[in-house]
Amino acid sequence: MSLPCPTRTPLDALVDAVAEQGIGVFPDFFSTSLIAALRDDVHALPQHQLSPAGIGRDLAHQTNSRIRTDKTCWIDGHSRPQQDYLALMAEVQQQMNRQLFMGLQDYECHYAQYQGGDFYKKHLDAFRGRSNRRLTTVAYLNPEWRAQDGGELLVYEQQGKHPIQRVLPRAGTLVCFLSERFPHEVLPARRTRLSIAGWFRVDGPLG
Ligand SMILES: O=C(O)CCC(=O)C(=O)O
Ligand SMILES: [Fe+2]
Repeated sequence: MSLPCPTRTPLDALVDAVAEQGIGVFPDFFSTSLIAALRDDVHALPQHQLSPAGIGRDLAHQTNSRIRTDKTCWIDGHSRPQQDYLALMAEVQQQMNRQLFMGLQDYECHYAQYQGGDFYKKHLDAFRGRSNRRLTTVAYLNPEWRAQDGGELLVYEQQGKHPIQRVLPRAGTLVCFLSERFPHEVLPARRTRLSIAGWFRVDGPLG
């Protein structure tokens, strides 16, 4: 029997979930104040900076509104909330590397805005041997999200028909999973749905 260890932090719980299941879902990973600041940060963006999201690798980057209809804006750390978010992800990266030897070298992330009706069909974030993305993070910024608002993230096993996780995009929740392992989709949202999707990468000839 293993007893809970009082010195394990929320970050350690995240590392354990990735080590044991390949995926972790943490409803209160982020503080209310950071989430509120990030939400204000998105709202302060000029609308033209949110552009139709693309699919595929960088060189074959294209938009395909049959697959996804959200709008995105890359996070570059130009504001305090972005810096705070990136600092937290740097800690995640450090712990994944220390405890699981994942060799993560880099993190890229963007805001994503789904308007009512927007969706992202079932996909993998990375195909084995064809991408440098190793670990996906999704952080949600939506207070008071109800089941009837839709926009659930459904996560599947490789050949699975039934989701192993259904996640409402509620403020403060972090989802983290191995990018090559879990197909997932975003069901149509019925109101504006804000998130930050991010990927830890390894260096190499691909990507
Ligand atoms: O927003 C989500 O729940 C997931 C988004 C996603 O799958 C992606 O951007 O690759
Ligand atoms: Fe994805």
